[in-house]
Amino acid sequence: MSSLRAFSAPGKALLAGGYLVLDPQYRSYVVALSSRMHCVVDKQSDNGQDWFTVTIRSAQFDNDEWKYTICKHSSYEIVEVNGKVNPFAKKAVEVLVNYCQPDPRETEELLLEVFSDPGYHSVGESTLKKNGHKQFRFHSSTITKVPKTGLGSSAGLVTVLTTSLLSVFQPELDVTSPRYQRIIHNLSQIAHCQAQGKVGSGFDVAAAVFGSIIYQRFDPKLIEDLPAENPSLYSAALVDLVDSTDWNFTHENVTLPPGIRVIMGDVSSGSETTKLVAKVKAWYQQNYPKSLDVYENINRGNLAFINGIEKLTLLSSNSPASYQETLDKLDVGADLSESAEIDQLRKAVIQIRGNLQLITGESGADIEPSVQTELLDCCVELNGVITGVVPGAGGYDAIALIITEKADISGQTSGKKDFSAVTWLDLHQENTGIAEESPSHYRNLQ
Ligand SMILES: Nc1ncnc2c1ncn2[C@@H]1O[C@H](COP(=O)(O)OP(=O)(O)OP(=O)(O)O)[C@@H](O)[C@H]1O
Ligand SMILES: C[C@@](O)(CCOP(=O)(O)O)CC(=O)O
Repeated sequence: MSSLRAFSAPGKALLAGGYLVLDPQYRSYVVALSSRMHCVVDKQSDNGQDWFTVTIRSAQFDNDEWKYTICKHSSYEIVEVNGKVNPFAKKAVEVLVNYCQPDPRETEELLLEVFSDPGYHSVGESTLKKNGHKQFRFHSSTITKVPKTGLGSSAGLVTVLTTSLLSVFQPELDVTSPRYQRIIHNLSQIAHCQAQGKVGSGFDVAAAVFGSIIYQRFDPKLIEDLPAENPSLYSAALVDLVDSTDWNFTHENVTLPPGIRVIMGDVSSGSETTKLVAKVKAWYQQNYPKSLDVYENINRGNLAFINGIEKLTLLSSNSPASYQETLDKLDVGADLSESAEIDQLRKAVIQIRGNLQLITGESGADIEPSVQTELLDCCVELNGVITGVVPGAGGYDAIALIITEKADISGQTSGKKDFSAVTWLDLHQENTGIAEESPSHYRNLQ
């Protein structure tokens, strides 16, 4: 017997709040993107044994596959049968199984097929396969060898695997229900945090579940305090943390003002967030309290950025004509120093970038390396561009520009030396977080 369901979750760009968001006191602004991670889950027949298997297949990456056997003695044991490593996949399975506590003798074999939209990875030599509904790029290398663009593939992966597995053990699951969103969020955060070595703020997982948000993190101790080394207590503590604990974090839905969109430019490199975070943390400790001043300066810039976006949205509804005039001026590259909102946004980003450049120089963490500074400085001169940042941890991940709907960035940059390193990704901001999909939309990709 076969029973299919499918889910997808968006990628993200952290437009304001990088590094500071690791501390619960600071607010950040995250946009969810149209590039999404997908999973189709299929239940196959029960094998009649006292264990069951969860197979996670990622055909786009040289037919990658991870096959976990799950058995239960005093606690759950999860083993990858071929010794293949994918910490995010394994933790998603481990956390979910400990939460749902299935009886392995009564659980069917599960197959989870993962698909990731083209934006997550550099195009390279990949082949595009499509059907009438979806299109995905197929690469000839394993997932860890394909350069990523930094859209949060691991957070999307954990979120769709968690949702898909939860739908097997709780078939009534409805991803539009706030209760289920909270459960999916909490489970995915725990799995992602454990797999990532407890480094991240969780903004990427929160965006994968809730969509575009102003995010302030939960107290990291919530996850750190789980009795991971004590299997007999782990499942109960996990259930309590997921179902009955107030995580006390902010995920306030936001949307960009009308007529404004985000575009991202891949520089075919990618960055290792964990290494950057380690360097910035070391710099922060060594330079305290001057580092606190730098953070406070960045935070003022972040808050001015968030407020500037809100003001533009207000202007669009209170004075549509003058708002349209502002967009029109942006499109022709006219002087906008008279526009208080655009001026505020641009100054906020200059303040943020200046301080991130300072940390880059002092910490050795390539947050805004000089090639990215040069690229961004060229980008902000283009018609239709409001401003641009290295999102998130920065480095060589894709850059993000905030532009007008009409701006023709490809046209203005094509064939120009200053932009030769950048490939504009085919994506846009989209507010939707976790969503249910139709399993048939993933069949017959050619
Ligand atoms: N399509 C996929 N199939 C299987 N595993 C995936 C897939 N996409 C991502 N992963 C897992 O996530 C890992 C990449 O996670 P990582 O946190 O380094 O990157 P990211 O989340 O895309 O980027 P960033 O953290 O910069 O936003 C991969 O090595 C793999 O373990
Ligand atoms: C540096 C940090 O604040 C942002 C990381 O962003 P990204 O995953 O590289 O897009 C870390 C985090 O918040 O998880």
